[in-house]
Amino acid sequence: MSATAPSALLRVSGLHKSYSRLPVLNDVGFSLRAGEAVAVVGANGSGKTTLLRCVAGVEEADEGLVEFDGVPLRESDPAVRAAMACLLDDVDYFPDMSVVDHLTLYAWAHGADDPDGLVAATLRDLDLEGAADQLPITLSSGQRHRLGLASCLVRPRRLLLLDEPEQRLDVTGRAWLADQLQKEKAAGVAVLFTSHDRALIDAAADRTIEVAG
Ligand SMILES: Nc1ncnc2c1ncn2[C@@H]1O[C@H](COP(=O)(O)OP(=O)(O)OP(=O)(O)O)[C@@H](O)[C@H]1O
Repeated sequence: MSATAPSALLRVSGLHKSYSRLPVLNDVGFSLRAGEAVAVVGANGSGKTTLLRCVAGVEEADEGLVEFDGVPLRESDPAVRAAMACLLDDVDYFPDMSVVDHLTLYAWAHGADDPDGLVAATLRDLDLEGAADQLPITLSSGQRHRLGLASCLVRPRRLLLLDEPEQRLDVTGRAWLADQLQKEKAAGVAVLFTSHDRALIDAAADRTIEVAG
């Protein structure tokens, strides 16, 4: 490796995970640099979400190491919380807070520059302006998914973990997503995403990792 090659922001090695006796992850290892996007691919039930959850630290691997910035990643570490934006499959929203209030809260809590401007732009980008004052329960499934994506985009981030970000998006939304992932990379964000969408993978991923279950 040359002396100027950027080092990995995220390094995963020897990851194993089983549920009861069912092996799901078997010695998974890879690294991810700033400005790079890697897609995790595989059949339904092959372990993509499990891998993302282990990387995010919300699920404990049986064996292996996940390092962020050269140190073992702990989900509760404030430095990790400040840097890692995740969209996993278990998003919970406050039932009494509107879309715009959620996004404003995330933006302020994570110390975004110009939170109000950023929230307004994100609502526009994700075509959520018309739903800004709605409560989460009143959103369509696609709008709720857009709110999850928006929550990742109104905060500073160095690592973006997205579980099937294309799900429930219409054609325009999928095109926007491919473009957004390119922008994330250009801004130096490392992106790890699972996907079943070949067009999105081809448009955004530098590499793929196949999990086989
Ligand atoms: N909490 C759990 N307890 C027991 N088994 C689980 C649990 N979570 C996942 N599994 C099992 O682990 C395997 C991998 O699941 P996972 O959700 O990671 O797959 P996936 O590749 O993301 O699938 P999909 O493409 O359908 O989203 C499946 O067989 C699933 O049934």
